[in-house]
Amino acid sequence: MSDPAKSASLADRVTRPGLDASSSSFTPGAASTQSTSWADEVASPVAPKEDPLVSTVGDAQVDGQVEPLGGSGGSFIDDVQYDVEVTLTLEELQRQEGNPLHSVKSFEELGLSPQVLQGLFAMNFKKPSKIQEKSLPLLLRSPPQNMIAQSQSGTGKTAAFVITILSRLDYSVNKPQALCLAPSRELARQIEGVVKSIGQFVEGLTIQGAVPGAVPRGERLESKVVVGTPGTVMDLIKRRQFDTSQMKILCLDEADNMLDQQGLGEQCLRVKQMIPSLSQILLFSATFPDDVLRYAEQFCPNAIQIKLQRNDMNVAGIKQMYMDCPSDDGKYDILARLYGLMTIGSSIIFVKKRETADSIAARLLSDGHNVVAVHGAFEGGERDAILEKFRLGEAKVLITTNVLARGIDVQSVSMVINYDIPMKGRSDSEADSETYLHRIGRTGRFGRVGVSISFVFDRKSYVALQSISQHYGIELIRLDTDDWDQTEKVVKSVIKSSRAGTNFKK
Ligand SMILES: Nc1ncnc2c1ncn2[C@@H]1O[C@H](COP(=O)(O)OP(=O)(O)OP(=O)(O)O)[C@@H](O)[C@H]1O
Repeated sequence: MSDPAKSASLADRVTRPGLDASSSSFTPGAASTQSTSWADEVASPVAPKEDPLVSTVGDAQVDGQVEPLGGSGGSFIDDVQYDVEVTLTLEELQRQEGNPLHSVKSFEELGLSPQVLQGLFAMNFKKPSKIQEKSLPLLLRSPPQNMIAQSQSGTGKTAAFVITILSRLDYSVNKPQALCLAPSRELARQIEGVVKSIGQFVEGLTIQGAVPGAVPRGERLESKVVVGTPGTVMDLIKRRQFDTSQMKILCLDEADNMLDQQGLGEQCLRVKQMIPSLSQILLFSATFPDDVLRYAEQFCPNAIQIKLQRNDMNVAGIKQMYMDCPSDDGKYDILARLYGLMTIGSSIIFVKKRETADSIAARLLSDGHNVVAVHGAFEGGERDAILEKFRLGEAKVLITTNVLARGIDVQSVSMVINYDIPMKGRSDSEADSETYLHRIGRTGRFGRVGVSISFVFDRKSYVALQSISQHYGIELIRLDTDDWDQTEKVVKSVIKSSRAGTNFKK
């Protein structure tokens, strides 16, 4: 147990006479003379929600104080002890009702072609996840219907839309019939890979990527499936390199992000307008904030909707923690200490600015860590090569910006660090809850366990994290920067379990 005198949390530090929740004048480290914390003033106690998955990564025994953070269920927990016993297999997880991976049906019962089934089994997919089981019968129905589908990160949305695409192609027609759009080149490339894997036994399947630099000028796209980023696809259609006359199906992955961003949203709309023959539009994401959903409903009219409640968006296999750092600059020392302390497997560090990514990468490298950085300033081919190095485990730490916050699937990632809390709005005035969920979702994929650690250092970052935890009803565990023994124990216990069993055997 940590020494309470040494480990005054930021919640305590912001509780000083004269400082209310709306005050902007916070001085880190200033002495506190008031015993109730700012958190106490705004909160009413909320019992942690029971979740069957939580117990799969060990029972968090709270023998200290719980700091409740408001009425919607989010809370910070101090002084946690972990007894990790990981026993559940994927099979067992999939049997648990209420689990996002639960299904009662088999892939065979979903009416898929023998070639697609063969592809799924070759990938070692034994049973569908909930989103796959729920969406596929509706997606494959005749006549085709539009769909807006939401499911937690890492639950297999990609396979759901890829199977639909493969099931709808006319293999005698050698022209593009399906287009899948993603917000980053890396995600588009990854989806292209999933189409190739699931479709590996499908005769006549052709697929092409349409990301910057992939299609030489003048070359026509002949492949049946095209996966790309909106700007490049728009240019290819305009330049008549992309014949859309036989197109049937358009899918937007990370749809809320695509439709929300000004530039991307317009490009997606233009692309859709340039393809008049569409019979099915699919929008998939782990998040659909209400305002974007309204726009999505216009983009994808009369769609069947599969939606999650806010409190169900959280992935229970991800243990979410935070560290209270002494200052913005002081975050680096905490980071270096974390990495010095333990071998973590693969991990991703998210920062706000490209410069921060570069400078942290340089410092960690010079401290002897095996890291790479990637962000929008890198040229396309270089980005592909760096991510590949990380996927292969040749680099263990990836430092990046929000450009890779969504969709990227690297199963060995056992830890995500929010070096900067994600914020939105021009002046960073509001916490970006959706981006938080996508970032931490780079770990804990398809029933695996992982850790996320968010760094806070001042009132603004603390309040932002607090609002995220309330938004989704998340319990955040505080790691004490003055008690590294305990911190090491807690983080290691979860990470060890993610390595030992990846909590299931495939
Ligand atoms: N039925 C299945 N059985 C076993 N593994 C699966 C199954 N479906 C998908 N997976 C695996 O689960 C992982 C996550 O899948 P995917 O990337 O599609 O998640 P997602 O829901 O799109 O997540 P995100 O919201 O982060 O984009 C992938 O490694 C994929 O191969």
